[in-house]
Amino acid sequence: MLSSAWCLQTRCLWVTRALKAPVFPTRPEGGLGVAGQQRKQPGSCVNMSEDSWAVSVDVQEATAPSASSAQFDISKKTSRTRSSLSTRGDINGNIVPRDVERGDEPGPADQSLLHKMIRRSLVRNRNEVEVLQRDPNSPLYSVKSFEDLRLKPELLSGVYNMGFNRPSRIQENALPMMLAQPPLNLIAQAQSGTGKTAAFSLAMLSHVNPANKWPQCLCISPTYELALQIGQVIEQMGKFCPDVKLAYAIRGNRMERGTKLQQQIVIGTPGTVLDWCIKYKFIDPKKITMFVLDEADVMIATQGHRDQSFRIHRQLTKDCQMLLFSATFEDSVWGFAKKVIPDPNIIRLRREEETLDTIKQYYVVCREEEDKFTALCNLYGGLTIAQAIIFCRTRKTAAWLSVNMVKEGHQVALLSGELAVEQRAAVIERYRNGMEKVLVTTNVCSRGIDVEQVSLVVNFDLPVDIDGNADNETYLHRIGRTGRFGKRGFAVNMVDSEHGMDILRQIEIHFNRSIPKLDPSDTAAMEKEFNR
Ligand SMILES: Nc1ncnc2c1ncn2[C@@H]1O[C@H](COP(=O)(O)OP(=O)(O)OP(=O)(O)O)[C@@H](O)[C@H]1O
Repeated sequence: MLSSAWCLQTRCLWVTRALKAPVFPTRPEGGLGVAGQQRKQPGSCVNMSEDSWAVSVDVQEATAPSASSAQFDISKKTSRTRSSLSTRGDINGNIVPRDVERGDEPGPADQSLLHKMIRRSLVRNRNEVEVLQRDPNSPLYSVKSFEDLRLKPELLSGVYNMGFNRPSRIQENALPMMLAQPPLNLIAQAQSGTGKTAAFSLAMLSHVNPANKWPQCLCISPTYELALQIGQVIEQMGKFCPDVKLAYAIRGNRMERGTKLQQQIVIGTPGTVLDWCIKYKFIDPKKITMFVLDEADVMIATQGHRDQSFRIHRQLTKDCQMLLFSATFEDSVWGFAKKVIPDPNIIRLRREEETLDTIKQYYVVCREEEDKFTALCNLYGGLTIAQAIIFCRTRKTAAWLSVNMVKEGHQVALLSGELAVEQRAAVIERYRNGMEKVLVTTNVCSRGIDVEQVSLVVNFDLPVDIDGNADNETYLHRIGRTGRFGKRGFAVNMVDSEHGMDILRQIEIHFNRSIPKLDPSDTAAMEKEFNR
């Protein structure tokens, strides 16, 4: 597939993202200025549950920051992050910020992007797919091969060229629905990595009529980077479809006024897509026949995006096929999804629960950080550890610990939240390739990293929530980094206070497992314990 010249530009922009200030299209005062738009009076409230939600959106949006100012907020955040950087380099040669005391909770969009960047293959999931059809009498189609979908040969070549032999679990059911005639609306939920992006990319490529030189499929994604990731999948899959073209409606992609887009597929972020549909009229929303809303959970967690999505949706015709995807399905996502997708068919693939079955857990008692460090060295002295991940609460502790471990002769990678997502992906990749044996990190990677050789996870600091209680979910995700792929793993928790002991007890109760004490200075006992 021939992609637009913009593709090349965007790649450049992406690489230099952290260095360049983004370019924002300017917008006149007062938002988008849709005729008849109501203004909300200060203090009045908006009831989004009413049927007139579209009006409510207008009202709410009139008081909310405009799309451009919402984007501008992102730029402010970027520049704040940049201005908080000191010039000191960490052991990876990266810049360490002054704001090192903070814990690291990555934003959902960053987390999602990181997962996409570091993922190597489909996430295995043995759960059954649940299908809820709008018309329970219609037969339930599921396909076992891509041939069953009767795709155009050039598209089938694209799919096989990507190394896909057969549809993933979610694709088996979702693809026949997405390709059905007459079109069906779909809400699909499955954890990250189960093949949703590939599924709707295939649906869009199959849906368009290449002879029609106007946008027919519109896909919105929460961030610029995520939109580019989707674009890459479409470009790869559509490699043998030379007449299908793709445009990116993302910030900085400026077009001449009066331009009418000729590309059949448009991917973009909600603010720019809105501008392109309403303000600049580059896209005729009435001619869009497939609308894809990706990462709905991230979308609604991003300020302004939910309402922008509603506004885009309101421009589309009733016949437009609506598809919505989400990795999670809390009530808020569900409420949003039902408003965007009328009479949906629903497909869900529940996340496979992480298990502690293959992991031996211990705790060691230490008085202070120096003590914890000594205990860690003893662990290393007494055990053969393939690769380890050490979790710290703050960036400062993580940086301090990595420096000290390097002094002890370990090969250490440091991963914390001040790194740009691309840098984080690079650190993880090096570690995964065995170039470093120890990964010291904060919460930035408690979930999603699959490294086969991780035999030890250390909670240098136990995970706590904002109230100081045990954060059981994070504990599970952290120690779930070891004991994967059917191998045995070890988790060691460092307890440095009575409060720490209390947290450990809370974890034991929550998971209904006792965590025995370990004496890291007793090498013989430790070896015996680990080899049991
Ligand atoms: N049928 C398939 N066979 C083999 N690999 C596949 C198949 N479908 C997708 N993949 C691969 O699996 C990985 C995850 O797919 P994809 O990105 O589509 O998942 P996702 O559910 O959209 O994840 P996310 O929510 O993070 O975007 C990708 O590397 C993709 O190339």
